[in-house]
Parts: sequence; C-alpha cells; structure tokens
Amino acid sequence: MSQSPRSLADIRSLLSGLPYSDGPSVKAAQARNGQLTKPPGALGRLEDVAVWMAGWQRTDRPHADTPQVVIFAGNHGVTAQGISAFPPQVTAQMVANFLAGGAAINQLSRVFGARMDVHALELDQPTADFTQGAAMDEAGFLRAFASGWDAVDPGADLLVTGEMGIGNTTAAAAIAHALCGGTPGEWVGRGTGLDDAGLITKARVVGEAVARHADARGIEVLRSLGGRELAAMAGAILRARHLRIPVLLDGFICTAAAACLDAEAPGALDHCLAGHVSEEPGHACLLDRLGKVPLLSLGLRLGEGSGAALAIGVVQGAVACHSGMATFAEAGVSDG
Ligand SMILES: Cc1cc2ncn([C@H]3O[C@H](COP(=O)(O)O)[C@@H](O)[C@H]3O)c2cc1C
Ligand SMILES: O=C(O)c1cccnc1
Repeated sequence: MSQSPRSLADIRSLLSGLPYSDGPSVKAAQARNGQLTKPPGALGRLEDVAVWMAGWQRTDRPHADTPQVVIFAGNHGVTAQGISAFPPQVTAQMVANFLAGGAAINQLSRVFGARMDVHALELDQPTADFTQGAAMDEAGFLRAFASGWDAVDPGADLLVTGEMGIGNTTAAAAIAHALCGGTPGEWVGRGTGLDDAGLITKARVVGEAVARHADARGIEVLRSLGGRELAAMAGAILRARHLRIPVLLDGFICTAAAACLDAEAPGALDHCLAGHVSEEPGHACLLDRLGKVPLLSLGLRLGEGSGAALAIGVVQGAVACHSGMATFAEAGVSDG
C-alpha cells in the first residue's frame, strides 16, 4: 500500500481493491448527530459532511486538524497552439512564488492551518503536444503518478490536491470531452482569460486531441490527454483512498484528473467531496456527471487548490460541531 505503483497494471489493481467507508462508524456518527443540542437537521449539509468524515476516519469523532494541501506543477507542449492567455514561463515563476509564500494558496493554506507542499514536475521538459501524440509515454506517466502517490502525508486527516500549469484547462477540457462526450465547445472555457479567437482555437485543439486518442479509456485518457500535474493529482487521490484520507477536489483541472480514476473504477472517488465549483463552464457539468454537489460556489477561476482549501474551513466547521457539541443529555437540554 505504501509502495508506489510501477505499472499501469499496478494502478488498475490498486483501483480494483479499494477500501470503503466504515459502516459501523457511519451508524455511530449518525446516532451521535441525532443527540446533539440542535433541532434535527439544523446544521444542514454540515451534518452529512461530518458523518461522511466519520466513515472514512473510522470514528464517531471525526477531525480535520492536520489538513495537507499538495500542489503539483507541470508544463504542457500544447501551449504552442496558443490556447492560454499567459506564456508557459508563468508555471515556473508561480512555483517560485509558492515557495516564497506569495500566492493565493499560501494565504489560504495558512488560514486553515494546512501543511502545504509544492512539487514541480520536470518543468524544463514540457509534455508532448497531445494533438500530435500522447502527452506522456508510460514511463513518464508512471513517474508523475508516483510523485503524487509519494506526496501524501500519511498523518494528514484531510487532503487538497492543487495544480499549476499554464495550458492545463485545455488538458482538462480534452479529458472531460473524451470521458463524457458532447462537443468540444461544451467543455472549453476561457481559463486564465482567453479571448474569443483563442477560445475557438482551444475548441479546435480539444476536438483534434480527442479524435487522435479516441481509443483511450480510463487512466489511458489521463496519460494521453493529461499532464504531469494531473497524473500526480490522480496518484495522490488514489493514495489517499488507500490511506482512508478524505479528499476535497478543487476546480476543473483537479476534477478532470480525478474523473479518470472514476472512469477506470466507478466509486473510486467516494472518498472525495467537491470543494467548490469554479467559473470554468465545464466544471459544473463534470461534477454533475460524477454525482458531486460542490460545497462552495464563489466564482473562483484560479486553481492552485484554492477553492478546495477554502472548503477545508467548511469541513473543519462540520467536524468541530459534530465532535465538540454536547448531547441533549449532557447539557440537560430538553429534547422536545
Ligand atoms: C499568474 C497565474 C497564477 C495562477 N494560478 C493558477 N493558475 C491557473 O491557470 C492555469 C490554467 O489556465 P490556462 O489553461 O488558461 O493556462 C493553471 O496554471 C491554473 O492553475 C494561474 C494562472 C496564472 C496566469
Ligand atoms: O477550475 C479551475 O480550477 C481553474 C479555472 C481557470 C483557471 N485555472 C483553474
């Protein structure tokens, strides 16, 4: 379980032997929830979140005291096609900014007491332009996936996976289109702020890429149309599942990477909640396909794990109430 997968077959076997949420802990948490000093259901979705956390953490007193935010950065050959408003050099520049503490995600991680780790993945060697061939060969994909697998702190009690990679909303749109069908136009958005002409190019590029890799399924979609930071996020999410660490999904890119695990093994994202829904138009559709209702909707279109990091606060609120509140009997409050 701690050894990172060495082959696509290893990944598939990890996906076919997933641990599940613990039924007795869910029942115990539901029972406790029913005794807490509030009208039944008054904490709304926070109650569901706390019970869900209890199931994965195998306790009736769930916690989110040691959250981890892990950010992966990758560069994309497809940027040569003019699909981002920003140049690819920004990826490495933002990694330096993360390390210096100057990005949005640094501030959000600090506010919620999360450990934040940054992994730059072979930035000087962009992945192949996926309109020409697979983004990654098998060895390169496995290296990136393993970086994600190894990045998870087994002591974390909640995980956020974030990304930085100029061009990666194009990769996400291609993955979503490959997995869900529809037309390229339904999945592309402006990302960092692409203009109208750029958006038309982006839809064409996504259409070409998906046509070229039409035979790919599941994690092969991630290898063919993804990027290293997407592969690493998928690796981290799968590792978290095996460690029973609940995960908050971030925006469109994170969700697209995760969706490849679900495509390979339905139910593989049962340990994930959607932290938020971003402004990238494909994100809401993709979450809907995955049956995930986002915790937050704040109009964010940043990535970096920012929306999911904000949702750490929601989870902390949910588990603090569930685990810290008095029961009617303890407080001597009449239960109606
Ligand atoms: C300064 C800056 C900081 C960012 N932080 C996240 N992203 C976000 O924008 C990129 C995806 O958009 P596109 O596909 O249009 O390139 C990713 O790096 C994503 O994390 C940023 C983008 C910029 C410019
Ligand atoms: O959905 C996201 O996370 C997103 C949207 C635009 C740009 N970067 C990230």
